[in-house]
Amino acid sequence: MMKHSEARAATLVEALPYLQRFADKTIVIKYGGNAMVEEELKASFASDITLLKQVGINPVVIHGGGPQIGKLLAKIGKEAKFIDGMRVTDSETMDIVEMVLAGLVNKEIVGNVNKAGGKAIGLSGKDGGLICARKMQFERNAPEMDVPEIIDLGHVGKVHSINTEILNLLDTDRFIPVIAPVGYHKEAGQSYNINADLVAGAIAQALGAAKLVLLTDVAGVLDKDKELCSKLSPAETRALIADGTIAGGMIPKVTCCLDAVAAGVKQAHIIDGRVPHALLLEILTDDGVGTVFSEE
Ligand SMILES: Nc1ncnc2c1ncn2[C@@H]1O[C@H](COP(=O)(O)OP(=O)(O)O)[C@@H](O)[C@H]1O
Ligand SMILES: CC(=O)N[C@@H](CCC(=O)OP(=O)(O)O)C(=O)O
Repeated sequence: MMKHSEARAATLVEALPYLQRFADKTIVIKYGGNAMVEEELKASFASDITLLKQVGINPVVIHGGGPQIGKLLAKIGKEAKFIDGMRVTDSETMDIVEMVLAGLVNKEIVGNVNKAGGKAIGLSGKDGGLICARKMQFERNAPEMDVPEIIDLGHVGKVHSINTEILNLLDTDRFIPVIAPVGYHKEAGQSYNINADLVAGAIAQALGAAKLVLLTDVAGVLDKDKELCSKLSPAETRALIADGTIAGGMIPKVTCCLDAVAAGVKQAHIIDGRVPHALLLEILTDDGVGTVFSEE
């Protein structure tokens, strides 16, 4: 039997090929609002990010905050409404979204990473012109309908372009960007609420990231029998969406993984953010957790 000390050393040695593979590479990490609940998990996420940066990998964090927005909306007596995982966002809701995402949630994560010894910088899509957004024309393909239904979601945006200048600058000085998914249309002077998964996918593509990891509150993509799909091709994924197995907030997640892989991001994963140090297990060990998306 392997001694405890030998097993610990083996874990470190196991990390070596991964450290070599990802040295100087960018890994884009989406930290879902549902995965940021327990204090212990928040601290474990912050130390994972700090460790990755320390060993020469370049983590870029995009966070959500759906449940946290929901709490503030409930406090002011406003009902939250979602269509296929997208929040219907009127002007008042947009103000709350920006307050919660670019304020409370962003600064909490920045604080946690800095406490762990990292150098985090909080940004919204407005800072440094990072996320240029346009209003989303949302089409819903309900199974019972022949033609897609066009739905007005209010101030919900899509990514028009990503300006990576600020991210490259921060990396030069070993800062860790922590990004809130609020986009801006400069000419129209309008902020947009963008689903954080879609922002993560767009940033991964713009940076030519080696990996995209989405942390959420389930084991990964589950099939009809609630079993984990450890690997999915584009065709398998589309079939699961079409038959309703993949629904709600899981739709933008799988869509952005498929888009990222098609655009050249080598690996895209959806993993369980409720597992302590899920990120390190995924990136630096043989124990891949969750669902990985293949090109074909
Ligand atoms: N096939 C599926 N497999 C796993 N989760 C699914 C599936 N279809 C829908 N979901 C839902 O998607 C949720 C994750 O999306 P969401 O709540 O938006 O998370 P996050 O806050 O991490 O972005 C899961 O908690 C689950 O309820
Ligand atoms: C358009 C849209 O739905 N935006 C999301 C943005 C936050 C988010 O994506 O948060 P999670 O990752 O925690 O779900 C929202 O308003 O909830």
